[in-house]
Amino acid sequence: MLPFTIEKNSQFGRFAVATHNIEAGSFLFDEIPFAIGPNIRTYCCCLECYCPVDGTASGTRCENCSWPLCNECSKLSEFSAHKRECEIFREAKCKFFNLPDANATCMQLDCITPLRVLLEREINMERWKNEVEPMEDHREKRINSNAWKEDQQNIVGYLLGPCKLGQRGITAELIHKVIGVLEVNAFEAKTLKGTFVRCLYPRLAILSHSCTPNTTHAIHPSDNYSLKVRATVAIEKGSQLFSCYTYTQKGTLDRQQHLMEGKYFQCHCERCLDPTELGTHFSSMKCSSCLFGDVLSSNPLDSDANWICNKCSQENSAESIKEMLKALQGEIDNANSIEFLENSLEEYEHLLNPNHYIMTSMKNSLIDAYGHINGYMLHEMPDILLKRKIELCDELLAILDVFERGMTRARAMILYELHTPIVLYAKSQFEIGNSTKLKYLKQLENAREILNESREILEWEDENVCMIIWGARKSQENLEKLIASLKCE
Ligand SMILES: C[S@@+](CC[C@H](N)C(=O)[O-])C[C@H]1O[C@@H](n2cnc3c(N)ncnc32)[C@H](O)[C@@H]1O
Repeated sequence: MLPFTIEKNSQFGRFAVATHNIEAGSFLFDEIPFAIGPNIRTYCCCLECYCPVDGTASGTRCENCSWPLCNECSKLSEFSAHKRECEIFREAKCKFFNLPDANATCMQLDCITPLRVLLEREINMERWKNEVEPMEDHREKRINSNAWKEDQQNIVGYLLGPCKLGQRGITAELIHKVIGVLEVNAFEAKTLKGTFVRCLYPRLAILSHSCTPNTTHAIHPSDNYSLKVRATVAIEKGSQLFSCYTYTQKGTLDRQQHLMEGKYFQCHCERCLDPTELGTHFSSMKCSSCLFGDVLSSNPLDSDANWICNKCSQENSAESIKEMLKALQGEIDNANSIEFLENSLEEYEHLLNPNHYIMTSMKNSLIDAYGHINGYMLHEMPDILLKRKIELCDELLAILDVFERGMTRARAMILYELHTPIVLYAKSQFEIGNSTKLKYLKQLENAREILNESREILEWEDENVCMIIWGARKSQENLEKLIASLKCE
């Protein structure tokens, strides 16, 4: 039985409410996708496995219908993902038009995922009626947009014209409904080849959005893209279940823009309404007038609202703030070394709050770099750099504890990055006589706890995609051995 009931109101449309108290980490439900297919405005990809393929005349094609397949998939005796559309294209003699150059966006593939939804509807009418038809498509907001006109020409016109879907009772209105449902509800998934597709999970899509969600989901491409949803924190009976449709590690202005452009609504969650983003100061700038105040938006839901210093009340126009952020972001987009990132962090301290999302993304890049690039591999790092990596992880975790609370993938990744420098630093300090055996053991046990927490969360992922699970398992084995041998000495 599902752990939620579906309710409806004018703010959220349909939404999910917990039927009982739910513990952090509890499994909530699983689901198989109604349809999977290429993203919109994508590169040319294989219609069976989604790896990139050459869209020009020299690329491999399906010998039945001429649409793109990779070398490997073109030799299959039977298709899975590509099977039904292949029949449609072959019967209607709809050929794929080769792209002029290999890097061109392949607009022809925009019709594939809607077509797969329409074909699944024909053989699974009950699921369509119960689960997909009630989904939000924001027709009234999309109908006057340029995207609607492009879709009309590129997808609706193509499916009803050359593909002759009208003969199957499919109408323009139905195709636009499917395009809207996909746009508003589909989730992105990583394939076994490391590329991205969009999947329609009608049950997951009932959950409303929050910028501090209380659930997480893991998609398993090696198990036909099955999905598992879990609670990341304890959820009380009667509370709403939330997923996140955007990136929690973006600032409010960017999140709002992403949600409005992609999902057609303004988020009014506690975090979005609070200019300090729940006390983190994730979007706060430093005041150039008094030099010590934080400059905050006077209305985070209005991207044109002035920004005001919380100490000296100096006002800044939204435009000047946006320009400055764009310039700083542009500088760090070109960051190519640890030295550059460390220097930029120091330089920007006068302009941005240390927790600002630009600062945080630089810290994230440093965590990724320390221990993983030449000259900075963990075994080469002196104690001072091991300590630096520990400090960066701690700072990031403090932010994630607000935005990605509890058992979340983002926390698991940082916890994983944190455990090794703790072990190496403790070992080094013990070996040079700066620490006792008891203290060393305690530090190792702390690292073990951190790693266990990380591994427990990572085990929810598909181990064929999330390779870090293997590293976490191996590390745990090694750490257990080290602790046991130390206890025996
Ligand atoms: C994936 S659907 C969620 C299910 C949808 N409410 C329904 O009835 O089918 C996304 C849409 O739900 C609404 N929605 C989801 N989260 C919301 C939120 N936090 N605030 C306002 N509307 C929200 C928006 O209309 C959004 O485009």
